[in-house]
Amino acid sequence: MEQKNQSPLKRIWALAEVEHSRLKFSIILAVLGVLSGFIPYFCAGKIIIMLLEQTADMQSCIPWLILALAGSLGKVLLTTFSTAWSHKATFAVLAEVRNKCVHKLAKLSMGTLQNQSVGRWKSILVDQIESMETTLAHLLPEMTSNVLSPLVLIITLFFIDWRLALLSIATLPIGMIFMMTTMKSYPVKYQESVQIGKKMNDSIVEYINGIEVIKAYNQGQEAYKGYVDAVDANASFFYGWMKSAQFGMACYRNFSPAVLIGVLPAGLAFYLSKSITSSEFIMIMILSMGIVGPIIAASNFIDSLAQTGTIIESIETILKAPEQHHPKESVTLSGMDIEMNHVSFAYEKEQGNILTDITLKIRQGTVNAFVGPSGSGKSTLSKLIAGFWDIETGSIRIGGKEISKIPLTQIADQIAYVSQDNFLFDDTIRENIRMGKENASDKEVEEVARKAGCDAFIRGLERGYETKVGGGGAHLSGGERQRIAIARAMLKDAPIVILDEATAYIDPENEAVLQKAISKLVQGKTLIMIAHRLSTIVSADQIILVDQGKISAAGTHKQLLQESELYQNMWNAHIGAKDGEQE
Ligand SMILES: Nc1ncnc2c1ncn2[C@@H]1O[C@H](COP(=O)(O)OP(=O)(O)OP(=O)(O)O)[C@@H](O)[C@H]1O
Repeated sequence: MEQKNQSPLKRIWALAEVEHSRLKFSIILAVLGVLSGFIPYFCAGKIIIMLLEQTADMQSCIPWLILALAGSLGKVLLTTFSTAWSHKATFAVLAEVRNKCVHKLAKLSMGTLQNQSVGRWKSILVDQIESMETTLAHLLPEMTSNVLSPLVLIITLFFIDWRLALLSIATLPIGMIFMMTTMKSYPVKYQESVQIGKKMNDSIVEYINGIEVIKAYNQGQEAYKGYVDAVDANASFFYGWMKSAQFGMACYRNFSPAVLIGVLPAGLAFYLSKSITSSEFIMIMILSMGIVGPIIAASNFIDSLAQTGTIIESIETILKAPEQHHPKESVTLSGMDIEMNHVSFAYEKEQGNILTDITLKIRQGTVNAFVGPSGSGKSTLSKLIAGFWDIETGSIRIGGKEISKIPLTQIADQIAYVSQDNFLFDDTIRENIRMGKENASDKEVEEVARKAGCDAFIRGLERGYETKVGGGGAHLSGGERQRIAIARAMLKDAPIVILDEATAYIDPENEAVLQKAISKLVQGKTLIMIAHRLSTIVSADQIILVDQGKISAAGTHKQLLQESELYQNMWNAHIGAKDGEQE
């Protein structure tokens, strides 16, 4: 709450913590730059006064001309250096923010990650952070200097004549009233614009991700319309917003700089009544004209300031998102037995429990299968064992230790998780397999690929193991991707193997190869498999039947056939389907 009320400027300053000294230096240079820019005004005033007093000749004017030139040059140089320093600091800050966010993502539970669309993550981590570059680099030095420098001028004017000094800033509050009235709705409007932008972003990501389905179902026009609507909504929102802000901003831009409205007649009156000298009158007129320019320049940043504040809010939601709390130091596990006691779990509280009061034991070195109707919670169960989410009710133990007390890296080392949509990175096949064991030699990679039944098809490819897999593994068939994922898991050689529908994409021809690979993968290991094809799990040591988030029965195939009606029905349906396949 306290964070939310913090001013955007404070938030930006806090975010840029690593580069405070460089930024401070850049601000000092910028202030000196703006002050230096006032020198030519001052010199011009001096020369005009000398001309009027008829004391000006070339010799007496030359020092003022040189000073004016030095002032202009100084402004250019100081501003250039200030901008260079602030850019250097900005790039370091943005790199730091990106690194922090990416590190943080790895510590978030899968739930937090999956609750936002890919488009939203990309928008924050790439586009929004990038869009802060110009603001951060220019805002801090330029805004500060453009606020501080007029202050110096106003103080100088007060020393010359306080009445004219006051008049010189009299139009500012009028302009400010117009600006503040217009800006009142800014935070709400900006939030709306972010939401509309997010919709546009999401719709294009969804359109591209779903392009296969769109083409297959000839939904091109319908899906494209969704994107076009989002683009149109975005355009008309911005048009409406700008239209409603035009009048106020135009008044602000015209009223604020109209310094001479007050200074000229009043200054003339004071001069004629001999209350100020001609040189004071001229100097006040010239200096007062230098006040408003920087203030207007500073106020132009208010827009970017509010925008950056909102972006920082998005970044903070990532950086402050709840992490999975696990210790960092490895712990000693006694064996690899897995125990769940009275575990209940909900992805979202409002959604209700997906798993209720689960108690089960999986012994080290045994083959276990989770079976049950679609949506009953089998994958959720296996993901909890793999530590993808933290639980709030019940306990899960591996080797006698509560998994919340085991470092996430240690859990990851103990478990090889193969799901039906194993992600392959846009790298070579060799490197995709090597991910299972960082320091594996090429020979080991090829050996494991042979065992997983993919060596032959890899060698058949033009570039063999050096073939680049398209993003997400798109250039390979589902079955090929699956076998590469199995090879990767075999190389990892973890004591617990979870196969979540790992044979889903396999055609009958390759199923035997894959089953052989799997039996090699799991030799001497604790295996948990989720399989819809019950014939693949009949010999399991333990079959756990999950129904509507509860364990409905557990035992061997034989036991379940005798004890569970649901299992009997599933088995009969499976046998029937198999017969159908064979006919
Ligand atoms: N990330 C998630 N956020 C919210 N709900 C989810 C999430 N993942 C799964 N669910 C829901 O949890 C329930 C159980 O899903 P789960 O994938 O565990 O079932 P399953 O038995 O493995 O299903 P299937 O056999 O069809 O793969 C379903 O209702 C599903 O919609």
